Amino acid sequence: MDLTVTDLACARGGVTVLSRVSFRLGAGRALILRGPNGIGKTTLLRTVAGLQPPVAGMVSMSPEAVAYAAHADGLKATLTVAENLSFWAAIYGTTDTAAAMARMNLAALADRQAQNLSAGQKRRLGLARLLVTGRPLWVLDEPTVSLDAASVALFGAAVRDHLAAGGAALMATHIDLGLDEAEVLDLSPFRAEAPVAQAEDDPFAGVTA
Ligand SMILES: Nc1ncnc2c1ncn2[C@@H]1O[C@H](COP(=O)(O)OP(=O)(O)OP(=O)(O)O)[C@@H](O)[C@H]1O
Repeated sequence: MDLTVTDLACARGGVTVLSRVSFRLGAGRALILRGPNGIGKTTLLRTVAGLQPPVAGMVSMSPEAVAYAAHADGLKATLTVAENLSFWAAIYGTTDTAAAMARMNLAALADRQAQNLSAGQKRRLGLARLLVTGRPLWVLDEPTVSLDAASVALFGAAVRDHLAAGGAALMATHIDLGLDEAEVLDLSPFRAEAPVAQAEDDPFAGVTA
């Protein structure tokens, strides 16, 4: 497990928001992205996860090695908690859904349909999905939204176990997960320059006196 990001530029809605981002993330390590709202944390995470191509630069790991948890939990509303986990486990070719359920304190809710879970319970189920992926790099976008303090601690412990098992985590979070292994990368210096007007938008482009 070794993620190397080199001179990465990434865009949202056709506008480059970050450029020349480089970092390395090895086994057992976590990296927390920081920066003001709108700087491009989600955009960078999506690019590392392979959900959108980079504008420039390189991401060393294949998307096949990444488990991505976005703002949306991606639950199947009419499937139960246990069925949701079995569904994902089948997709990722793993089997241990019981351990994932226990880890995120979902065992008592195993037979409840996802649509009938509270917001925090849905979040716990969305995060339990990470545990059945068997993938080494967790890419997490504000994973603690809707979680109470006890659930934040539960998830922090799950991330620590993942790191201890040789995994790694790249995340945007404003909440302290209590990870001693975590480093912080402030994205502010990597804000892309304001986009240059395209020639077709400029009536005087190419006009010389
Ligand atoms: N679909 C879109 N089309 C155009 N611009 C977008 C789109 N989605 C996001 N943006 C813009 O891209 C920029 C980066 O957004 P992004 O969501 O990556 O920031 P962020 O750092 O994760 O923000 P936050 O901390 O608020 O979650 C923002 O200025 C945002 O307004």
